[in-house]
Amino acid sequence: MAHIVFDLDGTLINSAPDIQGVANGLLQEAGLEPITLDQTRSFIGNGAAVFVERMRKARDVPDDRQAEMHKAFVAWYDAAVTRTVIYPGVERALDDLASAGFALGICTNKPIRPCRAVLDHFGLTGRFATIWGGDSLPVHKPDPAPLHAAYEALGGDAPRIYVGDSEVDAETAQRAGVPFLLYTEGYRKTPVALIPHHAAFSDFAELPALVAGVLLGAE
Ligand SMILES: O=C(O)COP(=O)(O)O
Ligand SMILES: [Mg+2]
Repeated sequence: MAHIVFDLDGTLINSAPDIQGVANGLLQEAGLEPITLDQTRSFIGNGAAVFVERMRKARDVPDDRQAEMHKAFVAWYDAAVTRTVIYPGVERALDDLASAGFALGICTNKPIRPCRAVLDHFGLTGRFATIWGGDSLPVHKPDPAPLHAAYEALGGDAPRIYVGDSEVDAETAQRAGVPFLLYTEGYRKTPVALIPHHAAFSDFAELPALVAGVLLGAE
């Protein structure tokens, strides 16, 4: 049976409204204008430090505020679960894959504490045998190390699949040498055709068949 690892933000959950809330709380404290939801979506994907950097640049906040703003951002981030939603069909797809015997994991650039907080909030934690956040290792995606670590934690010598929504995820999968399934409704900035992927999907109901397709191709 294969090991399937998922990205989190923009793949299983639409967390941008909560992340926007954290960002705008910080900006408000600093007396600055808020950022839009579109800006928020475009800043997600490379981890919290890069998010804060992009947010600062959008509001001309000098570089010497990075450490302090990053710290405050991460401190507020744990509680940012109230406006987040699970994408339609995710739970059903996870159930189907689990009952078909697949081992499931998470590899996200979201820091591990808010990652676990939001999975707990939705009662999803138990569905994943291993969970890797953006600060679980000294490096994060697109470095393939956390993705490799996730598969190793799932154990055994099984086919591997990564499911994500972004350019960063595609690069991570490519560097890890694993087939990539692209969820098209998340936070990508590039047309689907320009993101390397094995297959793309816009509805989680399609996922079990796509997984089966990857495995047939791998035989
Ligand atoms: O950039 C982040 O913080 C999280 O993004 P990811 O879950 O899509 O990796
Ligand atoms: Mg993502």
